[in-house]
Amino acid sequence: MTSSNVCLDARDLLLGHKARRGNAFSTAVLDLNLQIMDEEFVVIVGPSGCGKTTFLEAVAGLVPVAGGALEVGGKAVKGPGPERSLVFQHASLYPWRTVLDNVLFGPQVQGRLTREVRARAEELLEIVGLSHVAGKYPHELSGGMKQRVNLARALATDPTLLLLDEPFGALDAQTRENLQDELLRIWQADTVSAKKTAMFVTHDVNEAVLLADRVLVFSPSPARVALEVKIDAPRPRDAAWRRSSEFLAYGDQILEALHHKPAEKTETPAPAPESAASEDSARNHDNGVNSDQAAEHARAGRGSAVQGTVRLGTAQA
Ligand SMILES: Nc1ncnc2c1ncn2[C@@H]1O[C@H](COP(=O)(O)OP(=O)(O)OP(=O)(O)O)[C@@H](O)[C@H]1O
Repeated sequence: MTSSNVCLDARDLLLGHKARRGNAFSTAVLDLNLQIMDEEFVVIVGPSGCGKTTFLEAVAGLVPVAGGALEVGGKAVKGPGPERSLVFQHASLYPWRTVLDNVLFGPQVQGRLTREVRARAEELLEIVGLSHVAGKYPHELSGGMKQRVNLARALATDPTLLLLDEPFGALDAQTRENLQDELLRIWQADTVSAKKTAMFVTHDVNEAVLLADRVLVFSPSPARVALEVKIDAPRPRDAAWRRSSEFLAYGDQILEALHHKPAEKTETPAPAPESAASEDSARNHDNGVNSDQAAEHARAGRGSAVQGTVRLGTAQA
């Protein structure tokens, strides 16, 4: 059951990337209109390059709003903030920090390293099944374990909105399924904080149907909502449901909507950012919990307009 407050509101949203030189602006998201309610689990699917990550990064405050409006909790997004946490496909943990210290990094840079925060970090490690490796270093962990730490770290700052960009895309099927279950457990009954709103990007239609209250199918670039599918199934969604004809029918509906031809990309002069985070403010932002995530994001190979780095390819499911 979701509450009726709007968590995220995008109205006629325009997002894109400025060329490193010159004034060219390449549109990634155009006239996007969508709302996400508090405590809702929304999954976004769409063709490669349609603008899903750009949208998530804008919500995280890492890509400036070039037009329209983008609000979280009724406030315009102007940069990273502690109420939003972003989890990337590749966990990029600090190799010189232990697992527990990685989880504590966000609160530490925020200057909130209290006894309660430490207790919460330890509890989060327990929730993701990693208490026994709290003192180990990232190189001693498997890929799935690293991504669990990543998830715990994103939750350590107690965000209200959890942004997940193909977080399980690089994992094997079994680990992926385990983490899907864990994520749902955390989202449904997080014992250490209130229920969260989640926005999850994936290329895996089955994953989308399994996790979502609502699946948004984005059109080819520039992204808009081409189809919205409400997944009307009770939780927890057990193995039997995953094999049901209803589950398969949802998947077919989404796949059908995905079979669109890509539209041509537009290149226009850069519009003046409206209420958006300026590049400098986002780059220099050091109060928000997730400024460290921005740096890690760049390290992990995913550049944003804010970071001004070149984007590397991402593995597709
Ligand atoms: N830092 C950047 N600079 C310039 N253009 C970029 C940058 N990042 C992304 N783009 C472009 O913006 C468009 C949308 O990319 P985005 O990564 O948001 O798509 P996506 O839907 O997440 O793709 P995928 O599913 O392949 O991860 C693409 O045309 C991409 O080439």
